[in-house]
Amino acid sequence: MGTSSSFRWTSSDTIPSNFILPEKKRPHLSQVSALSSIPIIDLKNYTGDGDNNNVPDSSLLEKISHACEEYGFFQIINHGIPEDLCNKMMDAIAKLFESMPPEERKQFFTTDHTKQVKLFNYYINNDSANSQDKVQMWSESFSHPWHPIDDTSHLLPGNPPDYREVFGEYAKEIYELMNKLMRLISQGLGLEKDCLKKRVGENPSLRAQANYYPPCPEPELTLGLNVHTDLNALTVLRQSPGVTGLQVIKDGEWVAVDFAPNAFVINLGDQIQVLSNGRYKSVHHRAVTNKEQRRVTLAMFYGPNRDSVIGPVEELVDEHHPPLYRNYRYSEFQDEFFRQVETRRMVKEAFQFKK
Ligand SMILES: O=C(O)CCC(=O)C(=O)O
Ligand SMILES: [Fe+2]
Repeated sequence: MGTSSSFRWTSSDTIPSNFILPEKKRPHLSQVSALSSIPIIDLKNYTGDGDNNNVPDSSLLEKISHACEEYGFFQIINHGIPEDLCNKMMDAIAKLFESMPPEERKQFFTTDHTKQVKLFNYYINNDSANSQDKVQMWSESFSHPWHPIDDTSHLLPGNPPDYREVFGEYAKEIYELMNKLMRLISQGLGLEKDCLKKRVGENPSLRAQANYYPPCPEPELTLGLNVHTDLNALTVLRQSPGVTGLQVIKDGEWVAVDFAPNAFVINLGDQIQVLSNGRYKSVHHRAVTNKEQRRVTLAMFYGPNRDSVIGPVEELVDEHHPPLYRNYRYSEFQDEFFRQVETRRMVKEAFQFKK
């Protein structure tokens, strides 16, 4: 493999063979349910509940709890983060992928997953018995650490300059939002509002992943991102205005996440599923491509650090709800994740007690 991306956005009306998935891994777009999407939750009357003891509106907690149990996903609106800032962030990401100078591209492009800052492509195994071939996903991703206070801008590319500038501001806002969401999710489980945050631990691991999906002439033959669950605790995803592509599994069927103006898509990662002893779900999802418009997304991940010990919260375990998972150090979980990379990942299952 070369040192820079081999991905050439094609202008032809067919896709190169290295992007073509075996039949059973294709998206089968006509089978995606058009009838439902994920819940949209309005945070308009929620003040954040930071330092006081106000309990949020019970109907808000019910909605959050229902979404977390049934979907593992929801969208939020009226979250207080300025739309203008989010649009600037999405524009900077598009520019980053579209006009990164070749020498910078070379500097960041890697196949080494341990790199802190990396531009990379996803691949999945082809599954054909006699082949080691991998199929490339129709996307490119750029991943790096983030922090609400510490300046991480020196790690980021200098082009476009607004990526560094806007990202710092965006990261602060997202951290506040994540704190609110972690409180709501804890309270939704009937726990103290700080419980989940404490369990995820001090010095959480914070990573950002920008995804770029160019228009694709044959969306039925490929995927933007393969089926996966997020291994962290909580993900806050922003998508470029008006372009859909994210799909989640609900009752065994693929459901498309509708575009909602100025909304964030929130999803629970594997660690919340384990901490909640299986009550809240980390749900399989994927990104599909479309013929007309490029799509840009930014996933902000919040998870434990490698030393945090994760396991079902004791208050959620009783004789009717025996612990489903053993306690583990998050480093074990990450190592298992990387062992399973490029396959359909079953990471948390490796920490599950046998029935
Ligand atoms: O781009 C999307 O819609 C999904 C991104 C995602 O699932 C991820 O980065 O983990
Ligand atoms: Fe994801």
